[in-house]
Amino acid sequence: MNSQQTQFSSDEATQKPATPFVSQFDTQSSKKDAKVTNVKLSTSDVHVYYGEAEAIKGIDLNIYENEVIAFIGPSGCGKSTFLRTLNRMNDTIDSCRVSGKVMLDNQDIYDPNLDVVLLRAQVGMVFQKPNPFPKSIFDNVAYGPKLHGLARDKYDLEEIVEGSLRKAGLWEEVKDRLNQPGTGLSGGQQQRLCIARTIAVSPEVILMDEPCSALDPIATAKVEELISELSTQYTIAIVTHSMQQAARVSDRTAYFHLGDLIEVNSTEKVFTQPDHQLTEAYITGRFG
Ligand SMILES: Nc1ncnc2c1ncn2[C@@H]1O[C@H](COP(=O)(O)OP(=O)(O)OP(=O)(O)O)[C@@H](O)[C@H]1O
Repeated sequence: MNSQQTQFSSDEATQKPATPFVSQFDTQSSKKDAKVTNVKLSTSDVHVYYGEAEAIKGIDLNIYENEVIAFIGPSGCGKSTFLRTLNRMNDTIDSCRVSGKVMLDNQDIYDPNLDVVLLRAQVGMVFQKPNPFPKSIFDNVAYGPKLHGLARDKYDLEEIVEGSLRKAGLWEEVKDRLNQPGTGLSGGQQQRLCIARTIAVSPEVILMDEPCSALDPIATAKVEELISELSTQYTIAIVTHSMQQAARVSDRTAYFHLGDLIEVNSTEKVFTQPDHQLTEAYITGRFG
């Protein structure tokens, strides 16, 4: 952390009394204490640059198997940029350069010999805006398994599609119209279709970049419920602007500020007794 941030936080800290986040809504909604299991993804000294500008300033973070970790922080602090380092989505941006190490289990994901298409199946991504392919509901989900040769035959493919739609909580709503376009579904259904598409290639990790920001409260509740169900099987990292959402769905929360990772702790601790005054200023609404 640089001196400018310290200055900012101490100035801010004197301006208003803290409103404990805990009083704003029920902390019982905080999902559970952090599960400490195997490390699934690990970043060491990760820096990200867009041209000359440093957006991520050396982040070390372990993400554990089957946890849901939420990334929160003010706009522009680097949450999405950091999330995208976890499956090399930043490779698609010409001006972007990543240094440091990101390990998925024992595999260095920035190894030049690594198959990036396979990596993005292992570490899938769900975006802010639902982005189904202009194909049928069935083909949206079948696309990845076909590409990766995951189905032995037509029946196997049908099973994968049905299983993925069931896991995404969408099967009952679409089973009678699998041949209709995915783009014809409601926004919430489209997002669950995109989650089904991600699940269909058997990922180990699912990255979610503000997956509910384009959804209404009912569709949001469905996706949040889904995240909790999926966390029994997958490791999930989610960027969210909603602290309530982070509290509802995540085991741990990481607070970012100006490209630094300021604090990562159990979600309950971050929202009730944060270690750092910058985190406290954010969760009590003094800035962000
Ligand atoms: N494609 C890009 N080219 C240049 N700069 C970028 C690009 N994407 C992000 N940035 C810059 O990197 C910094 C971090 O942006 P990022 O989108 O990761 O933050 P964020 O915390 O996810 O923000 P938000 O909450 O607003 O989505 C910002 O200064 C942003 O302007």
